[in-house]
Amino acid sequence: MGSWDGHFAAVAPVGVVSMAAENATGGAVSGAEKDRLPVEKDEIVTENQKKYKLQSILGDGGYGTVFLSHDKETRVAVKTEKYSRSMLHIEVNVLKAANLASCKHFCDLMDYGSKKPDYVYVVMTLLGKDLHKLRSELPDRKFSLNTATKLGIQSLRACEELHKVGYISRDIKPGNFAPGLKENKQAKIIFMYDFGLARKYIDRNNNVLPSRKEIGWRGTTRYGSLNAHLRLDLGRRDDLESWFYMLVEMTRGTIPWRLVTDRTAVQKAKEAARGSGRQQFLFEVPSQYDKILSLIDALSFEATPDYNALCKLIEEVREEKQLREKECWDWEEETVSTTVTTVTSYSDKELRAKAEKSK
Ligand SMILES: Nc1ncnc2c1ncn2[C@@H]1O[C@H](COP(=O)(O)OP(=O)(O)OP(=O)(O)O)[C@@H](O)[C@H]1O
Repeated sequence: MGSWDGHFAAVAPVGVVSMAAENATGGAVSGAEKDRLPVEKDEIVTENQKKYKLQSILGDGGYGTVFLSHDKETRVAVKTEKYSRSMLHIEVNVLKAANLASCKHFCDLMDYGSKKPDYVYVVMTLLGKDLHKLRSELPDRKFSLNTATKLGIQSLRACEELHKVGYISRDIKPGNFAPGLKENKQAKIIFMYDFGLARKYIDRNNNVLPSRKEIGWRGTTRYGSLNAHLRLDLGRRDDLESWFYMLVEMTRGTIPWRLVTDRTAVQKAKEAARGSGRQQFLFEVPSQYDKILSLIDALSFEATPDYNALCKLIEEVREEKQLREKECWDWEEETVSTTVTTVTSYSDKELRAKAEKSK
């Protein structure tokens, strides 16, 4: 396992063998290339002389690039960020705490380090496509109720685990959750990742740090809590409010402010969702969602959310609609016979059509 140099810990910097840099500069990395991120085909050599060949780009983040690599036979993700701009030290702290507590919904932190002054990197479990992408690829951009409720429960349990180890995300959104891979036997598990905005919310004695009042905007406009819009300090309840917007969007396929980009207009829409617009916001979602919203809205900054009560309400939906636990995710290939799936995997729309027919 690596460690940080620079501001985080005084250790020897790790090496990098850059195919691209070698070709271009004869092996020398000039001052003008400060903060140079690695590129495809580069090889990261850790301080323990472990090598990670960067095979292809998985995604681009705010300050860096995420690559596909291998750790022996296992495919892994390597997240890199510019040395001077990186928030990866927070990511490392969160993953360390989550791994120590054997949290189920978090990637394994396999390695980390830095190539000063260019970049820092974290090697972790490779995940599948994120929930935003998976939903976009479905017809109607909508999950079945079975998948949406299962995603709701697992993403809520991920929030609970994160909170239990002392952190809040401040950026709960579908793009920060993804299923694990079949090859790792993790396809049934939803993982939370990307902790660039995470923050410790408790002190050494496990007391909730007092609100710092106004601190500025944090998060993503579509999923930000009302407190985030007010630029207030955020707590566990705000993660859950964002989770709820995500849950409604996953279930309905939309939320009223989906196409609104102006942050103030989004805030107004979220305020309306508590009053005259509540029915529209919760249109065609299970009645239990109304209770879930009330429970979250009633939470104070310091309060420990009752995760079990929230989960129970989603379980109640699943029981009412007789949704089967063994069903595969909407994006997976059918593994059971069609006869079974047609009986067990009705979408909301199909259920409504059936109800209409039997009238
Ligand atoms: N463990 C992983 N397994 C597979 N893909 C990953 C993994 N981590 C990140 N990615 C991919 O890289 C992209 C960027 O990663 P991440 O969201 O962690 O970075 P970020 O800099 O915080 O991004 P953003 O600015 O979009 O929030 C993700 O959308 C995803 O496509």
